[in-house]
Amino acid sequence: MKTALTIAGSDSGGGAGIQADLKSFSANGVFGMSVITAITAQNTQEVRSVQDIDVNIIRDQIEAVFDDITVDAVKIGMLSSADTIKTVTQGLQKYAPSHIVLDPVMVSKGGHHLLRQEAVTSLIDHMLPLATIITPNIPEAEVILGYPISNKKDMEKACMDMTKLGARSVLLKGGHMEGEPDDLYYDGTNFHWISGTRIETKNTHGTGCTLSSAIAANLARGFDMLEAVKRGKSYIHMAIEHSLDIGNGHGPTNHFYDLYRKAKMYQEAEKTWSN
Ligand SMILES: Nc1ncnc2c1ncn2[C@@H]1O[C@H](COP(=O)(O)OP(=O)(O)OP(=O)(O)O)[C@@H](O)[C@H]1O
Ligand SMILES: Cc1ncc(CO)c(N)n1
Repeated sequence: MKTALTIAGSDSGGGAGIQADLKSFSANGVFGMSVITAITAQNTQEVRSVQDIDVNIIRDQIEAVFDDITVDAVKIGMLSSADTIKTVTQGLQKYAPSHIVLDPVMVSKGGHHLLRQEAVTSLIDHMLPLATIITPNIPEAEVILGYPISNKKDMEKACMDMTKLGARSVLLKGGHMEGEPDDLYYDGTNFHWISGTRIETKNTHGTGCTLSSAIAANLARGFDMLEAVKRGKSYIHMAIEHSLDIGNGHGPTNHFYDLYRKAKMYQEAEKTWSN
């Protein structure tokens, strides 16, 4: 079985971070592993507190996994601090995994900073050049580039500028724009609009984590980047369409619906075989 590793923060509420990543890995058919960078006391409504994990333990987790297990793809989420970024960067340089999906997590839906503002430069200087793909939402891309992104033309320029900063490819998510949630994938040469249809729901906690992990899982399985992005997009659409009314705030995406749907299809197919 192919494997994927998430290097990210823990969300006690289970909807985002490491918890979403591992669920998305399983549903997308790979064996998931984790390096925890920070622990958040979080639910569907708010982030109450954060404790960064000691960088020695972060380094040890990375080494423990890579020294023993083949890692087919890595997904990176919450990195918290410049020290954490340095440690993770050193680990990735040492083991050089083939696929690194960088979700540049900065602020939670409730406005809590998950990356210290002074660490943004470290993320740009040290982490971006290692990314096979970076998957920012519009506000994150605006912070990285330092200018506003208001329309599709701006999105194209932003993608090109992020590759100039070193990312090999970019998926700029349009979920925060008005209208349909169309994402723009730029492979360094060509643009591909990955169109979406907006689902009216408040349950969008962990959508970015779910999508980036689905992309990492599909890269681990051997699909090329465009196919992995398309599969990721159809997975996140389904996971939002069937999102769960758990908690009183933004409920989580649904990682079980796809498995349930496949099981049902299998049962139907089995009936036709036995007839
Ligand atoms: N209401 C929606 N209906 C359909 N698709 C959506 C909706 N909201 C976001 N998406 C899609 O979900 C994916 C995740 O995008 P989004 O912009 O929400 O990530 P994010 O802001 O990084 O999430 P997070 O809050 O987890 O950090 C993108 O493909 C986006 O287009
Ligand atoms: C731990 C964690 N990672 C990422 C996000 C972004 O959704 C979050 N809310 N919490």
